[in-house]
Amino acid sequence: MAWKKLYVLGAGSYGKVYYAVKIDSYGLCASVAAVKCADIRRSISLQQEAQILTTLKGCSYVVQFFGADVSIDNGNIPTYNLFLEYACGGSLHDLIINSKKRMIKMSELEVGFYAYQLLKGIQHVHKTGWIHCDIKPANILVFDNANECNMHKLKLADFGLSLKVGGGMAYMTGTPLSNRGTLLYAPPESLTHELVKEWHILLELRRAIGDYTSCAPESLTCDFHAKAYDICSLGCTVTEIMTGNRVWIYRDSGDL
Ligand SMILES: Nc1ncnc2c1ncn2[C@@H]1O[C@H](COP(=O)(O)OP(=O)(O)OP(=O)(O)O)[C@@H](O)[C@H]1O
Repeated sequence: MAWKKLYVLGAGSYGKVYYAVKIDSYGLCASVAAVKCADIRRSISLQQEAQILTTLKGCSYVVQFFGADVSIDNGNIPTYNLFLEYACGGSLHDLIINSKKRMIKMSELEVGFYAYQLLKGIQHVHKTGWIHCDIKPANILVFDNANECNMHKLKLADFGLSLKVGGGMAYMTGTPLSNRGTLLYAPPESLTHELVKEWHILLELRRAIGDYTSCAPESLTCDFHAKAYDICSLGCTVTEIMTGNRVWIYRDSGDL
């Protein structure tokens, strides 16, 4: 049974995302998926994402990965396809925008339920040895199993910018504006590296009270910073769920 791409769900910097179905020998739809597609020559980031998703399998707070293949699409173009479970509720960004349009404020219970699911997902990603590096509402998928309180199931998605824990974050080099993810959800220190000094003090304190005494301070600093990166983005995301507004407002460099 082959996958059949039916229509475009959206687009990313690498290519397009399609809604796809698998039709069985009786002509019935056997499964559905979202397929991220890229010209094979520009598919490195998708191939890396596939490798990361393979290691993250089995967590119900991370989008499930069905596999990858190469097909010949539109006039003989070799295309890399990455198959994911389909999120019929779209992204958390859509959910926030729709709630705002209908002037529905999410209850504390709802916000807490969403924050819990995101934390469980992040915990799994960190335990598996990765830092997501681009947590934001547009990269969180919404599933349709709204419960009796009208709350949805959320899953982390889009691991195209993820890094290995301890691999060292770009901003640890001390270069301003060297962060990886979306600026509006990035920790301020990834832009200015000013706060790095204060994190060092915190780490020194933890070392002094006996934590991590056998680790080299540098390795500890990298690890601590890297995981903190996702937690800061989570804070911005949860605040946006609560208020309907982004924590930071974008102004182009001319205004700054
Ligand atoms: N598993 C999925 N189920 C349903 N829709 C999806 C799924 N994955 C992605 N989409 C939709 O496809 C669109 C593009 O998704 P994707 O995450 O690849 O792009 P992006 O994050 O906007 O781009 P980039 O990765 O280049 O920053 C989004 O609007 C998203 O809602």
